[in-house]
Amino acid sequence: MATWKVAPALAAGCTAILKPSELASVTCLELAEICRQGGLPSGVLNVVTGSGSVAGAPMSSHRHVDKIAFTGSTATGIKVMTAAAQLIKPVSLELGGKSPIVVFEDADLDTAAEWTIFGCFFTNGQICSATSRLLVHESIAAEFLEKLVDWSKNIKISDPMEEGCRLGAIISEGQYERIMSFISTAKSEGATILNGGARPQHLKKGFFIEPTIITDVSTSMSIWREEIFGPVLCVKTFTTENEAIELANDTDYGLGAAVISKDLERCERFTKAVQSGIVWINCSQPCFNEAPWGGNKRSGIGRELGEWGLENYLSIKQVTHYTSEKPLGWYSAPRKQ
Ligand SMILES: NC(=O)c1ccc[n+]([C@@H]2O[C@H](COP(=O)([O-])OP(=O)(O)OC[C@H]3O[C@@H](n4cnc5c(N)ncnc54)[C@H](O)[C@@H]3O)[C@@H](O)[C@H]2O)c1
Ligand SMILES: NCCCC=O
Repeated sequence: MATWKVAPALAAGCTAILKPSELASVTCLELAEICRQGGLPSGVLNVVTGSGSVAGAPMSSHRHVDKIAFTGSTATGIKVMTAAAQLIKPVSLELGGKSPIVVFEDADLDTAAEWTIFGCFFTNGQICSATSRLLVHESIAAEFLEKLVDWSKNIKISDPMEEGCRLGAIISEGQYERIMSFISTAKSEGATILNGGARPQHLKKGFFIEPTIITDVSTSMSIWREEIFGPVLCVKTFTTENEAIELANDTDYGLGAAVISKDLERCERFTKAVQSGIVWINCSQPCFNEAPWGGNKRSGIGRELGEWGLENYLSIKQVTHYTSEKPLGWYSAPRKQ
């Protein structure tokens, strides 16, 4: 995520201060070291580590920081934007999501199952665009959910250094507890834990959570409405295309959306109707440096990557150069003495 900001900022001729997450600072320090070894003059890229309130907040409110490009939760994005607004400082915000995947009745179920599983679990759900809501046509729901459970049970959960690992630990104890509390609230609200929902039995230590699939979900439940940022997929069925679109848009977020169907006209109708900045057709999550990335609604403001990412760091300047010999002639010239 840091390179999405640092590369265009430097290419646009800016100097930059990078404030990494306090939970994942080392890769950003390494990035700065690589830039130094590559000959970037000192002072052009600066890394300031620390907590959000101490190292992050002053950047939003500092007079000499001209622009903020922020990636993080919507709650923090609101704080950043509020502080920046006091100085009319431009912000681009890459915030949270609650992205749907819609599986229509004509889909190949194994292909759809793999993309759904990948969309939700490939980074443990710890990705802004995670496929965290599954909408499946009711005529295939039973068979599809059975397949999803089979695919989920086949995921190797282990130390990521182990060969074949496909699911590691959650980033922190706080986030582990938060995810578990979402799962237990869903249970108490009447949802069914179809798969997972607990620590894997073979892992006694570490913040590991099984790939979790939750059914019997209603649209008022927090598991449906809130970003969990963990390996948790919640499921609803639909009967018509319009209902699928309505449910897909039933969120304050608008980052990604995926549709799985052999009917490409239907996919196109969905693409136009869904209120998200990114749409995947017959896949979920592929991301290209050339293609614009960003969300609508509470998922953020602006786009990163490609030429759109560069524009975040450019300011258009209008220059008028008067080249005629003729005077302006709007006022009568005073008489010469
Ligand atoms: N839209 C995207 O492209 C995208 C990409 C990755 C992650 N995300 C979102 O990021 C969130 C997960 O990341 P997180 O847990 O690190 O988010 P977070 O909001 O907790 O923290 C993000 C960063 O903000 C800093 N911060 C905290 N308070 C601050 C303040 N008052 N002023 C300035 N900075 C402050 C933190 O130190 C951290 O570096 C999820 O919501 C996820 O969806 C979005
Ligand atoms: N693959 C890009 C994901 C960016 C957000 O977390």
